Amino acid sequence: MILQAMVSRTVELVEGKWSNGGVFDVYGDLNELTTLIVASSLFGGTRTGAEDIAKVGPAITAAFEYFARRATSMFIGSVANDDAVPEWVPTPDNVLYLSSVETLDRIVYDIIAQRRKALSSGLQQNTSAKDLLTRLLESVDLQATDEDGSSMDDRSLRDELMTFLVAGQETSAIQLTWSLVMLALNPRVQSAIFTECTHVLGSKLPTYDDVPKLRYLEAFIWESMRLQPPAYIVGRCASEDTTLGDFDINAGTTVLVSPYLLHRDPQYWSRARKFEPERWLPGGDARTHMENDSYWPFGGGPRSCIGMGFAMMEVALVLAITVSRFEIGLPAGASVPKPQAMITLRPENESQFMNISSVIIKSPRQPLYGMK
Ligand code: HEM
Repeated sequence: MILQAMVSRTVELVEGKWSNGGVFDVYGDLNELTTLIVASSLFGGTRTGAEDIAKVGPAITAAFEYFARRATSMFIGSVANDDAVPEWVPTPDNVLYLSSVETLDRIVYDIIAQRRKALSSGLQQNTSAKDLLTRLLESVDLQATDEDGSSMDDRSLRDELMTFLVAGQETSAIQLTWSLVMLALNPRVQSAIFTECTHVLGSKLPTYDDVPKLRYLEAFIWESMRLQPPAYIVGRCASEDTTLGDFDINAGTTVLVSPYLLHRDPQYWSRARKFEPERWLPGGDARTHMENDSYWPFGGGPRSCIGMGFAMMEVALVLAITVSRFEIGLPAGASVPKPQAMITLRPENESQFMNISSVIIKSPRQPLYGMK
């Protein structure tokens, strides 16, 4: 069900809005796409209105921007700082943030209510089509209880779903956007991926079994994530007093690790600033970095990204379909897109002069899949 959602939603975008080529705000479009995909796997069995889904991406973006502003503002202080202006004070920022959370809450609570009703009236999803919400509800009904013996309430369900929604939507959209930028900046690489996709897929849509055969595409994704990791900072809180190199760290201190800096450090990486997907191919030296912790796009240790497999599959499928269909370039006169460090590392805001989210999807290469 998840793979089917990834493919069919991508085809809708590629053969719909993008079909005739042009300049697009790809960051916006990919945000919508990844929202649809992650929503399908979380609660795809519920009839979620298109209007509601369209509100999810912007609400998440607004909430992330809010946290980034709070975390970086000298005046307000850090989110964890006791001096921070409390959320209930009706500053414009707080009002926008609270209304975004309210939007997300309304959508998620509605879906939980609908699903509880459907399950209690005997409507079941077949096993292969079960989304995460059904699995959570069924595990609750069958055996799962909290340590104190109580079953999972709507608030806990909402928290689980919201974590996946927020963690899985924007990161993937950003990764896809940077991938398109990297393709635009590296025509030789783009052409190699196109050739590989043509060879492996012919004119059919990619399946689960095709993805491992797209070796160069995978190498390209790892390399894009090396130079532009969507999660450019990962935090850890010291549970006890410890030392780190020359530093004493007290219990309760938050330590920030930056995959962005780590991935560009010449101490660990040869030709650190060069974009070279080939380093990830057999014979290249990059894969050792996954073992020695100098490559952290999905974090590390027991709290590393639980959605890594999902994300790698999603990014590979979306790119395979897109590259098979279009040639990607920057709009005429556009300068090289710059990263904007918010909670995630996304392309600069589209309201700024250079809309770096726009990538020309030009000269459709071939109508695929019998859709056009
Ligand atoms: C390219 C896309 C993605 C990137 C770059 C990414 C990156 C990350 C990173 C760096 C972390 C923190 C890990 C740590 O602290 O060590 C994380 C956590 C998490 N991610 Fe992802 N992620 C992506 C996609 C997804 C997707 C698609 C999902 C779900 C469908 C997801 C679900 C989660 C969850 C639930 C956590 C929290 C895990 C925990 O705290 O135990 N992520 N992700």
